[in-house]
Amino acid sequence: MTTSVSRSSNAHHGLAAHEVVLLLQTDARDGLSTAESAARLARFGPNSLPAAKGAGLLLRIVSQFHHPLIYVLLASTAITAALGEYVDSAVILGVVLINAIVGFIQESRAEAALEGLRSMVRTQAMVVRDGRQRIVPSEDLVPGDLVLLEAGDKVPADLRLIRLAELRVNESALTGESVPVAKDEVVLPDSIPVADRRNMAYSGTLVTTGAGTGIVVATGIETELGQIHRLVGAAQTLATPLTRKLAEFSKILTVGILGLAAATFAIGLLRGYDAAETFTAAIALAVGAIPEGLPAAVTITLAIGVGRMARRRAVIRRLPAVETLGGTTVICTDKTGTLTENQMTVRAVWTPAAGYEVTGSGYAPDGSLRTTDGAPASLDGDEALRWCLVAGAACNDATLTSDDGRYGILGDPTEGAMLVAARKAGIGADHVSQFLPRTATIPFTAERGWMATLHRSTGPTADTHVLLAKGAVERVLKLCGAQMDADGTSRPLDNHGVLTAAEGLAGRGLRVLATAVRPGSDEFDEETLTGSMILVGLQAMFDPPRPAATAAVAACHTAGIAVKMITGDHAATATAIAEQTGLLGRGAGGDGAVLTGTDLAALRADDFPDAVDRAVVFARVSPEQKLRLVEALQSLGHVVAMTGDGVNDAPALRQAGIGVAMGAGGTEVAKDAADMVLTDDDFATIEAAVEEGRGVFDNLVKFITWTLPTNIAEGLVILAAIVAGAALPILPTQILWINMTTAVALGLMLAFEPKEAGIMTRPPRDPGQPLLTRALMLRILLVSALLVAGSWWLFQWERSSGATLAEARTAAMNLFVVVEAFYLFSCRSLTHSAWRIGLFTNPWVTAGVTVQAIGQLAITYLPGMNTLFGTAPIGADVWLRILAIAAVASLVVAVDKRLRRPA
Ligand SMILES: Nc1ncnc2c1ncn2[C@@H]1O[C@H](COP(=O)(O)OP(=O)(O)OP(=O)(O)O)[C@@H](O)[C@H]1O
Repeated sequence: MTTSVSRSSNAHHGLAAHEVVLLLQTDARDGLSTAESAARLARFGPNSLPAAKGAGLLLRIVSQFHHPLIYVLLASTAITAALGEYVDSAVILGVVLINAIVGFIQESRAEAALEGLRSMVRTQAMVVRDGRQRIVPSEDLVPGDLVLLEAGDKVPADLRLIRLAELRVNESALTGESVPVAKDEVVLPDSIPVADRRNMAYSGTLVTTGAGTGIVVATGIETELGQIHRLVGAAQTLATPLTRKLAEFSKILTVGILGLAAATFAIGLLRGYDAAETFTAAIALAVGAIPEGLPAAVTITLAIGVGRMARRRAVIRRLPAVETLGGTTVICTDKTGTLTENQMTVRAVWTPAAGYEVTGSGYAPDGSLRTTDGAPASLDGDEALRWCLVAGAACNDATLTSDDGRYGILGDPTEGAMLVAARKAGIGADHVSQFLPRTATIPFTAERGWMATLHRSTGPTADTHVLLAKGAVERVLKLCGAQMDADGTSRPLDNHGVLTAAEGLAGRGLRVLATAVRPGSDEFDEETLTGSMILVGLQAMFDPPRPAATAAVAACHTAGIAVKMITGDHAATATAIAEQTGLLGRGAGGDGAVLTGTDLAALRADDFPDAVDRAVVFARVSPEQKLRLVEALQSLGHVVAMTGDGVNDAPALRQAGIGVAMGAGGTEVAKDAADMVLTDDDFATIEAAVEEGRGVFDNLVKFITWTLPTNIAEGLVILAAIVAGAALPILPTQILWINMTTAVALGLMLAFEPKEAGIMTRPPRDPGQPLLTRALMLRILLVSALLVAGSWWLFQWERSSGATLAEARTAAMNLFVVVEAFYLFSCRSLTHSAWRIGLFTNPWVTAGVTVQAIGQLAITYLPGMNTLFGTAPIGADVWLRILAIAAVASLVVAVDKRLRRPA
């Protein structure tokens, strides 16, 4: 039956909607059947893009050779071969090849890790199949599926739109144009074909407002996005500000070192040395001084950090975020769902006549309404109470679900809570749909602050209309001109009385919503509502703080990170929750100020940043103000992490150093704009990610501090030999051996270093601070000097005690490696001694040192290796001297560390 259905078409926009329905053999109301969708899935394959193959295998291998250092090495291979030094030439070429292979494998693994992470943030789509709405993974969509879109969704496939309401789509993913495109009103079945594709919604674009329904016309690689993907190969960049800075640094370094090598060559020639030998020395200098392992080590350290964060439920979407996270100075967080569970339960109801308490917890409708003196509440005794509960239940899009007696909700928890409260008083959803069928809706938006619905009231005598509204208290009060008494009559609104009652409830940490009704009229537009409604009551709901949030907030404070709450909720509710979670009160930073959106709007531009910096709670804040808050904090030099879940939060998320979106509760638009997605929506996860970020940054600094002394010392030893006119203490091939093997077997192990104990008790890194502090720079120079002096002295000692050139060089080469291995243990902590953190607490380091030791024995004692690398076996006494020098060097480093340790 599906023979005429194809997976792709770029002509559907030119067809009328009913033609598309026919062509794709689907149903514009009931969608496909489950069996048919399964058959099509088997036939067309999943709706996903093939994993990025990047630039193609060959090109990626070739690109490993595209590096100034490799050019130098390749040139050396050619020249040494021309000079007849075939063994040296082969070794250098071998090293180049091994380096390329290692680089290629590492890069592929890092890319695969990032690719894998992306699948953790899966997108879902709302489809109609068998006439029923259901949520399916976007990969399962097939041509012909009927997909429902709403604001915040990412369009999951190419859709021919058949029904829509004010749908606007941001197509910047496809066109680069960031202004949302309005989609035409196209109604089944008599739509007019539209030539300019405004009746299409394309995969990967984002719905910013409105809603719509469309039929899938293309999936996977056949979508417009897929076509682009096919063209450009969707390369995921592994570059971050740090790797870019390092790449630039190593380019400048390479040029500088080449200059120095040329000068060395010139000095040698002027002094009349053998040209071939001098050339070899110049190459040794170049090869030794360039830190070739650095870029790969940085990428790998970052990739390992990404993996660690994912295990703690923070998925990094952009690699630079790993780096930035460690430097976070301010976290701006939502309240609902992040600091709290987003598990709402109505605890109290207030009407103009009386106050009520609601018993029971969670979404189970077990519980009842009681008056303040404990008597059961009677709906007949208070008409306002009845209407308050009816408005809560009917002006509502959530549904209560029950699975084996376990209750849950589908939809917004705030609305779920109101459904449950009504049920506890005997007002069920079926009751509402039977007696008050809904005819129109003005949906809730954060800007509007309320929601209204129009209902037909099917009374015993005649049908009338009832308008119901619910929302933020101040906003609903604006709609009201009167309030309802217990007997159902209305009297003038007591604005002050209602606000005082709301304050009282909010002060208990409850989220308060007002409810209002207007009987008898079917006029339903936003303007005419104002002042025409009757306030019937308030419902106040409790949302328990997350158990881990309080500890996480305290940990942030100890780590010198300010935590600010930004919420759309009432100031009193926000303040109470801030107190319960430790944002406000003892140990908290700032002066504890609470600012509302209105306060922010009234601030002078000059005062804005400082006021924002001092305040801790921002209540009734609009999404636009979130953006201003981020900008203000950044103008003071802060590194800001900001959470958001709505469509309108996207600009703030993009602006923030770290935009954090919610995996479970957030919209696709927010996730798309974010650098990091929390799979559990929990504040504690942000704190964990910051902690990991600090760990990653530390490990990068540790690697750099470890690797640079070797390079500097190798360069200096060669330079000294040429200037002094002495024999080279180490040969270029030996230098290559040291650099390549130690970077992989020793240095990389630092990427696995666990976080240090005090990582969250020190203040955040100053964003302007250079990578290496003065103390670390001095340590690097100190170790370099120790290496130069030690190897020079050892080489001369061996020579003077009768060793051959090869033996003396083997001694010097081994000294470099042994000192590096000892120094590796010191670099495991930048401030504490190796003993203090426990010598063998990182098994990777222990294993790496063992592997390196075997390698050193091989290069020293295996005849084949001796020929290749110009080495020779050495005696036990030489090893003793090597170990003694390494021990002395370690002692000097330990003393330096102790003396410089911050008090
Ligand atoms: N479904 C709804 N219908 C009507 N009004 C609502 C609804 N949900 C929330 N409100 C009202 O709007 C106010 C702001 O809600 P909103 O959902 O924008 O808060 P929020 O910004 O998500 O909270 P937070 O930032 O703490 O997560 C609430 O205090 C409530 O009074």
